[in-house]
Amino acid sequence: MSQKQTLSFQAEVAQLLHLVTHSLYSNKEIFLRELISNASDACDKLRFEALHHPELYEDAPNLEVRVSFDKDARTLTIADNGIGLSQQEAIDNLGTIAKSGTREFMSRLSGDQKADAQLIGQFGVGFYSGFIVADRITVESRRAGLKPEEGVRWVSGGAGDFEVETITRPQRGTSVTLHLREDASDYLSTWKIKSIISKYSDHIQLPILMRKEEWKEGEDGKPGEHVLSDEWETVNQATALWTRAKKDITPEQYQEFYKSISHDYEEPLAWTHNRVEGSTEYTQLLFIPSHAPFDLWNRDKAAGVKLYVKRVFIMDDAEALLPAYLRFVKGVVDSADLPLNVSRELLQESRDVKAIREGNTRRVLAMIEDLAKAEQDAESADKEKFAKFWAEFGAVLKEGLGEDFGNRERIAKLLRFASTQSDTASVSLAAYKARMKEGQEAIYYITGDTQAAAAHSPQLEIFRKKGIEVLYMTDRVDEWALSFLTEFEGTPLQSVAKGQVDLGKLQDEGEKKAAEKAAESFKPVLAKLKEALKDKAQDVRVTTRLVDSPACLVVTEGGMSLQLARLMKQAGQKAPDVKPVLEVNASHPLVQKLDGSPAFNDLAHILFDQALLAEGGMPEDPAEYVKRVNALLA
Ligand SMILES: Nc1ncnc2c1ncn2[C@@H]1O[C@H](COP(=O)(O)OP(=O)(O)OP(=O)(O)O)[C@@H](O)[C@H]1O
Repeated sequence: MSQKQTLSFQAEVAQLLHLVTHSLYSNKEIFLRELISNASDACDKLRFEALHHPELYEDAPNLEVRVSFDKDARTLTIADNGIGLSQQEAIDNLGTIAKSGTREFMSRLSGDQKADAQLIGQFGVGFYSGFIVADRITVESRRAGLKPEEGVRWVSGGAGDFEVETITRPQRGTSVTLHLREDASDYLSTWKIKSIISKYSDHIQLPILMRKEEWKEGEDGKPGEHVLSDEWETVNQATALWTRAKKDITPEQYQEFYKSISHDYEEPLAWTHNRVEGSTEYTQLLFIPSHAPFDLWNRDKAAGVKLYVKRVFIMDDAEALLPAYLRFVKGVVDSADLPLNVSRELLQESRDVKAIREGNTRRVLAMIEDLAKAEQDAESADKEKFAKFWAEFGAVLKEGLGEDFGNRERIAKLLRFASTQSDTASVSLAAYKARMKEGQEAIYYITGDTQAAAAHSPQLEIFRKKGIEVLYMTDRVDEWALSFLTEFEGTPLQSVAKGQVDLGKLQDEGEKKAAEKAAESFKPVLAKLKEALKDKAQDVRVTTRLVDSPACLVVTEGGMSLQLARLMKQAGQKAPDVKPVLEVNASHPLVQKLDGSPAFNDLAHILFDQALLAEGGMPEDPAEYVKRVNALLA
């Protein structure tokens, strides 16, 4: 195809572009970081493909990025000699957004420019950020390995469509030319561009070149001025940041490096940078972001660690380098031992990779532990960070209880929950233990869909009355994760909605005796209740756990909770039919009314269905339930 073709952007791109041009005004200059980072990625890709196809280097083996401008034409050009784009790749990559979570991201946009600008910052707009400063962008490219006649020109004004045509382009790689808007004249200055590059792109491994400026004396009485010469000079440090000594790197440089590899606009919460020596040698530079990505819950999502081997980029998203429960971590691992042609499959089996993965896991957990320590230190500047971390990533970290047995104890120490004594998720298991009542033998918890639902559970009544703290487990993953944590430092964890309540030493003799007596005299009613509810309840028994409520539902020890069964059904999974146990409060007036009541059967069913409602469930036949209540009210 040699003719010009006009194509439409994918709907999401058009929407994004509208936003970019309308909301991202406060931090215009980031466009340069994004475009240089794309250029650097393109060079990394070429270097990688050339491992097997050295001919792709053609006659230009030195990979580099050149930034230049033309004051008269008002253009700024970022050119690389990386992998380049074929025509089809230009259409696909510069016309659509392939990122996972795009649709969800779009649906979160509110129309409020400020809020949206922040969201869009988290999403990362990459190439499209060029439209912050340009009203037209021309991309010319040729993919390495294609003929010069197979180049492509892509042009767009950033509205609904773009044009593509075939061109002849002798040199491989991509040049992105920004036709600057009226208000973006600042970027037609060597000084300005240099200062942005040193701020954002100093750590890029590749040389970034600009034309040297020279002072030219004025002639005929005219003032002198800076003019561009034909000589190019490297304007960044051009050494990969992670290869430099820690002491030579400023916090700002780490932060900028993070932003450029993650495309995040916010600062990271923490980072760790180490050169590991010994039987497996590697450098790790890992970051914890300050907010969760949109697709955090997708366990198959791309991992955030890039793998390099002896400074050659090998692959993005090397999931073998960290366990899935740490999938929020971003960074770089540079191995000295792996072969350059390592594949994803090989990574899974490599012993070196296993050692790196364990080393990374240890370091990330240590970073989180440091944040937790800082939280206890009133003086620390990082005091607020752990709570932030926990709110964003706590639920994912919990997956580690089931996934990483070796580190289970370390993870358990990092857990935080809300409880009957704390509205915020700030209670650690150690803090809970430290304030356990004398004679208390277990760490009590209750699961629920929401904190409010858990807090209102009738099962909590006796614990409230006795002032015993109960932890709320309201994350979806809790029930599953907690099944791997049966005890914490010698104290068992016990659900208050499973099995019989046994408060052990916390219950006094008088209470025990009274309960036994009530159970005895209640026996005939219990038998009738069991019979009336035999299709719904596995058993009916008298309980001491209730104070104000007439009844509640529990499951047997080791059984699946009603909440988990409901969650599984909602998720379309097969869940066993859990038949709960109905526990009744023999001293409640409603329960006492049962004996001899002509409406015994209705009351029995109402008791059961109400207990189900109270713990977040739904009567099997809601209409029938309403009918029964109405009959009694009439
Ligand atoms: N200089 C370039 N050379 C070759 N391909 C490029 C270049 N710039 C962009 N691309 C292609 O266009 C795609 C889209 O770029 P864009 O910056 O929008 O997103 P991304 O880099 O994939 O995502 P993110 O910026 O969030 O990492 C890239 O994935 C790449 O395939």
